[in-house]
Amino acid sequence: MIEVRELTKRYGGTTAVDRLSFTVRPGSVTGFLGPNGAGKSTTMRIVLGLDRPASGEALVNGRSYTALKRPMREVGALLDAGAVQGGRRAFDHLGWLARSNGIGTRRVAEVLEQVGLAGVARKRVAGFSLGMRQRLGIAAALLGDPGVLMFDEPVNGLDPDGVRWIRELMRALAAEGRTVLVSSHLMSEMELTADRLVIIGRGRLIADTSVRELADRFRRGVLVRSPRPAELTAVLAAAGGLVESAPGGALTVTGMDVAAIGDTAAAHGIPLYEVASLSASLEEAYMELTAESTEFGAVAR
Ligand SMILES: Nc1ncnc2c1ncn2[C@@H]1O[C@H](COP(=O)(O)OP(=O)(O)OP(=O)(O)O)[C@@H](O)[C@H]1O
Repeated sequence: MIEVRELTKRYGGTTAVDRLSFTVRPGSVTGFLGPNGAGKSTTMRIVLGLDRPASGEALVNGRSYTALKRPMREVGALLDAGAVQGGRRAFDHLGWLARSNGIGTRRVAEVLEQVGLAGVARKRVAGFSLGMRQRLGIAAALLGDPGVLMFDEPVNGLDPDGVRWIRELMRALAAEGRTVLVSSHLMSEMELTADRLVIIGRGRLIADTSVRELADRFRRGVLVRSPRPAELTAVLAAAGGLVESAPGGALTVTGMDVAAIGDTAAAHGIPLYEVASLSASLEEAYMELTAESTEFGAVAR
């Protein structure tokens, strides 16, 4: 579990993280979303003890990172895949990490296998593609078999196969009961990967929600098509729905769900040709929620 409580971090005059609180629970993938500069990386760095907050705290399994006895066995992270020294061989890089954390070298072969790099274990990292470096960074995160995992923009620059591989890995790690926090500035990516979303803008919490709740919150009513629109309008209005006419002779209904509309129409013997829930795309919901917090958004005149 990751708990962020009233976290604040300033860089000179910039407040990168502003009294931010949220909890990331085990068993699901939590997307950490926000426009560029929202404070995602800063928050993750603080969780990992790489930066100190001005106030507030970030806890992993109830403790601050610096108080963890065997940190790599509690939390693993991929922050910057480019950070590995190019001259090192993949196996040696992980072997060194394992040894300095009291982890047996047998585990190195296991994680290399898990991320699909077993065949290049003895090759120098300098010759690795971005996708291979990303996999190596993930292998390092998995080395201590930690229950908590954090990935900062893990799909950046990857090809579709790499993206799908990372997505499936995250979901598998969560299904094993681990806590998985993955940052992105793209809702389209999170929509396919995450169950829960923590959305921030300008260092502040905007939403802490499940993907489903967010979709429900931005539901735009139900589109209904019937050969007897006037009668249908009357019975739906009597049942508490707000009915408006839509292009092409259809109706949009708010205040009633699809089942209630279907039942009401059936009870009055009115045929329905179409009943469709209208929801804003999650992308639209995200744009709406973060419109005021994008760093370099277009200024409306
Ligand atoms: N070391 C630093 N020194 C000065 N300012 C910093 C530093 N690190 C981050 N910032 C500032 O803090 C704010 C939050 O940055 P952060 O990198 O945490 O955002 P982010 O959500 O991860 O963005 P991105 O998606 O662009 O990586 C930004 O305004 C950034 O310019």
